[in-house]
Amino acid sequence: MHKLVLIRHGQSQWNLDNRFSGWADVDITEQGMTEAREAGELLKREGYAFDVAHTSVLKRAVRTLWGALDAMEMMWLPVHTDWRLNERHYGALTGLNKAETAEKYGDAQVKVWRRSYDVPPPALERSANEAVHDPRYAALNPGDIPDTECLKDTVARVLPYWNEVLAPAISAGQRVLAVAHGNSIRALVKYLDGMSDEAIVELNIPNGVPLVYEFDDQLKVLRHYYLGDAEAIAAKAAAVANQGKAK
Ligand SMILES: O=C(O)[C@@H](CO)OP(=O)(O)O
Repeated sequence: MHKLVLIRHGQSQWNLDNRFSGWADVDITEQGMTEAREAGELLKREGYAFDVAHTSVLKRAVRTLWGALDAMEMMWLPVHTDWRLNERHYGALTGLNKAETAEKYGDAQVKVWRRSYDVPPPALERSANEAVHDPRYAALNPGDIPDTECLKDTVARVLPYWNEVLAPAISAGQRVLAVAHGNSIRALVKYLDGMSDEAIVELNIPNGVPLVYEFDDQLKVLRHYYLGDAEAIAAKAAAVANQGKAK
């Protein structure tokens, strides 16, 4: 039996401020670091160990990984960072307050932008897209740098990372930890669980909670579950869902 542990980064400053983050490189808060460390402590207590870690090129995920690894006494672990694990690009919504956006456009429209499978938020003008000049994306073909992304677009770049990097490592017996983002994790979960385009709309990933996948030798999902208090985790996920509602 093989396992993969996924963690969404701890609370970021823009999670706290209720702003759309996407590819903006926002740091985590003190609470976010506490969540990161608690995730690591929980994994350690439950007897988890890892051979390799993967994360995005955004500091809220990288720092969460550091906090979790520190708590596990595993800061020596090999770490791979890759843009394909980044949060979904939020286009022209990046930086806007989610509740204010819902007041302006309605809760239903904001839910479509946040959670629909194939409706992207309005795109950024290319000239306003800072990622184009960001050295961390220099190796990408400019056409691969998004100006906005729906979840389907996110799946289209997360899935190759699964197929080419994560799945072969897991099949080879490596114990993999991946720290990513609400929507890059939704993209992977949609694929792994074979969720419909309709069902994925209701899935919200809580910050800083280890999500364990168990696979058979063919990497068929046997089961998946969060570690920790189920009620507290459900409350955290519900709070994420409610971030997109007008006050
Ligand atoms: O702002 C974002 O980038 C994401 C995750 O924080 O938000 P949402 O939950 O609205 O998709």
